[in-house]
Amino acid sequence: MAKISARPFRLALCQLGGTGKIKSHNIELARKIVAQAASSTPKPDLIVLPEIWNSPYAVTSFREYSEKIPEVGSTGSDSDSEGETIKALREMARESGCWLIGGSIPEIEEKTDSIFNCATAYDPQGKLVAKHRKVHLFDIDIPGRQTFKESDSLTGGSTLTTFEAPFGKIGLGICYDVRFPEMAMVAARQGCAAMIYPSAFNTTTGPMHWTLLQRARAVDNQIYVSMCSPARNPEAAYQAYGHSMVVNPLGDVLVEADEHEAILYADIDTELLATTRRNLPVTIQRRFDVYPDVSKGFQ
Ligand SMILES: NC(=O)CC(=O)C(=O)O
Repeated sequence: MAKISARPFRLALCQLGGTGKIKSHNIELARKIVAQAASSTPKPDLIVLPEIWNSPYAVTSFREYSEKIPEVGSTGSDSDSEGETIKALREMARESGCWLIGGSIPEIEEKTDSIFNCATAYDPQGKLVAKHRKVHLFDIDIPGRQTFKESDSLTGGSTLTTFEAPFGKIGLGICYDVRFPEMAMVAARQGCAAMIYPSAFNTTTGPMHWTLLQRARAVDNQIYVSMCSPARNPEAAYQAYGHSMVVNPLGDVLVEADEHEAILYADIDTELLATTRRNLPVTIQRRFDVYPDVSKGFQ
C-alpha cells in the first residue's frame, strides 16, 4: 500500500453544454469553457472535461469522429501523429497554465484499425502525460429505458492509468469503469489522492447509481472521487445525466451540478485524506491472508 503524497489542490469540472454534430464547433466550446475555468480566482490546478465531447455519444459516430492519439510523453512536435482535438487540448492546457484532463474522444489506432474511447491528460506545457482507453465497455440493456452497446464499434483498453502531478498522483478511468471497484482500489493502493472519471451516465442509470458509485469508491478507498459529465442536450439521441460531482474520502458530496452547463470547483484537502485514514484505518487493516489482494501485480 503506497502512501499518498499530495498537497492541497483545486479541481475544476467543466460540464460542457451545447455540443452537437460539428466537431470544430465542439472544440471551440471546449476552448471557451476551459479558458473560463482557468480565469477563476483562485486558479484551479487541474481542469477536467467530460466523456466523448467532440462527437455525439453514439456507436455510429465514433469512427467518423475518431483521431490518432500519440504515445504518452509526446509534446506534439510530430503533428502528423495526432488529430485536431488533441492539438487543441494541448493549446488549452498551455493557454490556461493548468493541468488538464481533456475528457475522452474516440481514438483510432491505425495499425489494428480499432477505435477506443480514450481519455488524455496534459501538463501546463501541453505535454501528453496520460492516455486511458476505457477498459470496461458500456454494453447494457434495460429494455424500454436504456440500451447501449459500445462494443458494436469500440474496443476495450487493457491497462490501468495514473499520472503524477506536482499536487499528487491521479487515477484516470472513464464512466462505466467506475462500476468496477478493483480499478479504483488499485489506484488508491498505488497512492492516488483522487480517481477522476470523464463520464456520461444517462437519465435512466444516473438517478440509480451516479452518486452511489462515487460515494462507494470514495469510502472504500478513502480517496477523492469525481465524475465530470456533459450537460444534457434535449436534442441529442443520448440524454446525458449531467450532475458532475466531487466526493471526499468520507463519502460526502462536496459539489454537484444540475443538468445544465456549469463549471464546478472543489478544493482537495490532503489533510482530510490523512485524518480519514488515521481515524478509520481500514487501508491498513485489510486481511489479504483471508482473501486475495486484488491489487497484486500492480505495485
Ligand atoms: N456511459 C457509460 O459508460 C456508463 C453509464 O452510463 C452507466 O454505467 O450507467
